[in-house]
Amino acid sequence: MIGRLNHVAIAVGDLEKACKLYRETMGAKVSEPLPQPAHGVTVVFIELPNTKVELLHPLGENSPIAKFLEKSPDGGIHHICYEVDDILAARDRLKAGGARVLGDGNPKIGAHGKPVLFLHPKDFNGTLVELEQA
Ligand SMILES: CC[C@@H](C(=O)O)C(=O)SCCNC(=O)CCNC(=O)[C@H](O)C(C)(C)COP(=O)(O)OP(=O)(O)OC[C@H]1O[C@@H](n2cnc3c(N)ncnc32)[C@H](O)[C@@H]1OP(=O)(O)O
Ligand SMILES: [Co+2]
Repeated sequence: MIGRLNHVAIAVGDLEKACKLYRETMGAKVSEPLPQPAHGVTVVFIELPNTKVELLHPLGENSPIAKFLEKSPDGGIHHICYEVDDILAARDRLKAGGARVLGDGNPKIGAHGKPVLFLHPKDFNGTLVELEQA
């Protein structure tokens, strides 16, 4: 069921500084910041040859990454995203296996224009998992 690694997301407190680090020091291709109000984050994409890194910065008052950054002000790996061929079938299979799907359980359109869902980190070895429809 689980497919390609779509991205690894890193929450950052200082987006400009993190972009500069990846663009100038690491020599990566770094996008412009893209506000995602439906997700409470601003996202920057870093294109790698085999996958992507997403830099996340809180947007608005109820950002889902606010508490994470309070606990880790220097930032840190926030989630990993796997592609699945059929997100509703994947959701139902994971739920049947006891995993908790976050939010209202229905996919939202993510930063890449495709449906996404999140799974509780306590059910995946302490790692927040995002699923994206391939
Ligand atoms: C840009 C759009 C999209 C894309 O297309 O790529 C995105 O990536 S959007 C990214 C941001 N959106 C989300 O993260 C949505 C899903 N997240 C949530 O619903 C919540 O953040 C959460 C995972 C339920 C956490 O809620 P929160 O209120 O922040 O914290 P809690 O206190 O309830 O946490 C409970 C427990 O879990 C631990 N935790 C929290 N976040 C993480 C994490 N990212 N990785 C690992 N563990 C995490 C937290 O430390 C608590 O543990 P204990 O202290 O042991 O209880
Ligand atoms: Co993501």
